[in-house]
Amino acid sequence: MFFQSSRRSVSKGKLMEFTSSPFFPLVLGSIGVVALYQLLLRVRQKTHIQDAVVVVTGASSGLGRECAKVFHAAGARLVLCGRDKERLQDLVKELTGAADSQRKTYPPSMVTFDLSDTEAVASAAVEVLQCFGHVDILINNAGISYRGTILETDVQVHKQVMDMNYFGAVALTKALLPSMVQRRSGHIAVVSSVQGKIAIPFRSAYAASKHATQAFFDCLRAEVEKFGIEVSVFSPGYIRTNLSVNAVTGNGSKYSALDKNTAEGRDPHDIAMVMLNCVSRKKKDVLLAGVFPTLAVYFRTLCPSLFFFIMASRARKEQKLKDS
Ligand SMILES: NC(=O)C1=CN([C@@H]2O[C@H](COP(=O)(O)OP(=O)(O)OC[C@H]3O[C@@H](n4cnc5c(N)ncnc54)[C@H](OP(=O)(O)O)[C@@H]3O)[C@@H](O)[C@H]2O)C=CC1
Ligand SMILES: CCCCCCCCCCCCCCCC(=O)OCC(=O)COP(=O)(O)O
Repeated sequence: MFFQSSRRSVSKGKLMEFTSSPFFPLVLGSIGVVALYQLLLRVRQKTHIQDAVVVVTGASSGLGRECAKVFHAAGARLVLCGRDKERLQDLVKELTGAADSQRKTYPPSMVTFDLSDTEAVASAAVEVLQCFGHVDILINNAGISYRGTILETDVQVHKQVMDMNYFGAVALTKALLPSMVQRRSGHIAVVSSVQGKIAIPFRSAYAASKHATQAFFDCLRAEVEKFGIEVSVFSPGYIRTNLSVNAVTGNGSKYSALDKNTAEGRDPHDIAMVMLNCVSRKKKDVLLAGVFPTLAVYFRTLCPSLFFFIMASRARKEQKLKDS
């Protein structure tokens, strides 16, 4: 007791001695300068969305539609892309009608094209650039999913999913990249999936296209850093959209059902808000998933045999359910 209180009074005394020494204001001042510098760095590093030209693919529905809404509300000059002109026009009307008095917002432009047609992408990119003269942020969001066994899936279906999810994003990115390089600025974001990091049974075409996407954009990030161009890969878990309804099956037909996991997924608006925040903070790789998918991503690297065991038992269970 005596020792404890005497030790406390000694350290209190030392503290008093230090705070009254001539070094104290110097130390305090240095901490303040460092904190201010960090704050300034953060503010400077933040991309300002206000007035930025933002291209969103797959803007007609789901996550793309929500991205369009949140980036519009943040003051972006939008170029909305999709295949369905009417749905894009409806969105333009909705956004233009929702003018925000707090912030300057712009009526969006739109360009319609099929992302899985490489030639169409090249000419669409010219149109995209003509909208506002340049592109600050490209959000490669459009995608389709797939359900089927590898045994029963046509190679054409694998190509179709790859053409859309991988080559579509690659072609548009490559078509817009030279103008970003010329301007020494730009940000390219892509919506991958948890399935860009782990492969789950009966999703081969989709998981392969998202793994390829992750790899391409990781390479791109390293290659374009010297031009001041940022690259963000987003890997969400289930989101409440029509992705499973629009999924393609092994014989090329539409799956046309809303899966339970997707129906119970996260609100696309919340994911779009996180994306807005991460793009403005220039985050490079963002996993947006719950505990189990996140654990699965780590197990795949740290304990692959456990991961393979879990996936094999998942495949057995799913097959049994289908057969019964
Ligand atoms: N929902 C989920 O659980 C998850 C989704 N993702 C990813 O999020 C992204 C958005 O999907 P989500 O919003 O969920 O699904 P949706 O089906 O709602 O949206 C997909 C969008 O892609 C567009 N699209 C599809 N095919 C083409 C094409 N050939 N050319 C041009 N555009 C096309 C569609 O536009 P239109 O048909 O009008 O042309 C639509 O706007 C996808 O990349 C998906 O892989 C990732 C993880 C989870
Ligand atoms: C001891 C604890 C073990 C924990 C291991 C957890 C293993 C759980 C596996 C979870 C797999 C989740 C896969 C998630 C897939 C996902 O979120 O995909 C997102 C999509 O892109 C959805 O597209 P889809 O067309 O497949 O609906």
